[in-house]
Amino acid sequence: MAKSPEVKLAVFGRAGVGKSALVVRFLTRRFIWEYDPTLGLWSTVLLNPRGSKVPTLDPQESTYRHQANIDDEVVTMEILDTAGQEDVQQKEGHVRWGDGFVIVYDITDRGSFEEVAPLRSLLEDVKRPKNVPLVLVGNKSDLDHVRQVGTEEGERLAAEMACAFYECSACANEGGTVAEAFHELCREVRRRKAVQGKARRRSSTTHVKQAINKMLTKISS
Ligand SMILES: Nc1nc2c(ncn2[C@@H]2O[C@H](COP(=O)(O)OP(=O)(O)OP(=O)(O)O)[C@@H](O)[C@H]2O)c(=O)[nH]1
Repeated sequence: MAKSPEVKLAVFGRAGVGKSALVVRFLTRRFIWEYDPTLGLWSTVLLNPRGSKVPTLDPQESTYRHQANIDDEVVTMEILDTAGQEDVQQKEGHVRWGDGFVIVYDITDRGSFEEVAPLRSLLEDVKRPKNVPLVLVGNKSDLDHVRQVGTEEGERLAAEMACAFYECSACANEGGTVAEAFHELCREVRRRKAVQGKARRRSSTTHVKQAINKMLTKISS
């Protein structure tokens, strides 16, 4: 099986939307509180051999290293679970760090949905080239009775942002949707890297051709 380079994924969204719960669900297949909360997130991940924690400087944020088999390829991911209340400078640093982004909102919190578009703008402002790989996740779908954001609204916003959309629950995780969202983001990052690699190769071939043409013109004149 081919081994691929590391993919860096950052999870963004308003405080309380369930970013940590989604990351823990993805890494451990368990809900964040299915373990002794006094032991904390660290222990959940450390107790599980599929996810290991890389310490970060800010105690509010966490980075995890994880390997998964995606489309018959071993992909190593570094996942940054950002703190929901970062300032702009911290956010920009995380945007520069990441290759791909999960933007999360809570379907029971319209305010969190309204924060998605500004987050997307930040990605587009900071990242070069634009068209940043990202997925949109509407979390807490188990709380349908207190829903404030319709599924079609999420779908529409994702279409505007040209990205995949998942409505899911870190709590229930029906159909493995949480893992599917992370895996799709990895695929998207790899697709974009492949396209950029080709474009770079094409442009260097063009430069070589131009140099040869210049030389030939000089020689023949
Ligand atoms: N019902 C339900 N509750 C959830 C779900 N995901 C997270 N929660 C709860 O929502 C609260 C916030 O979850 P966190 O994972 O800490 O949210 P966060 O986005 O990481 O929050 P910050 O670290 O403050 O930015 C916790 O009480 C979770 O138990 C979900 O899918 N369904």
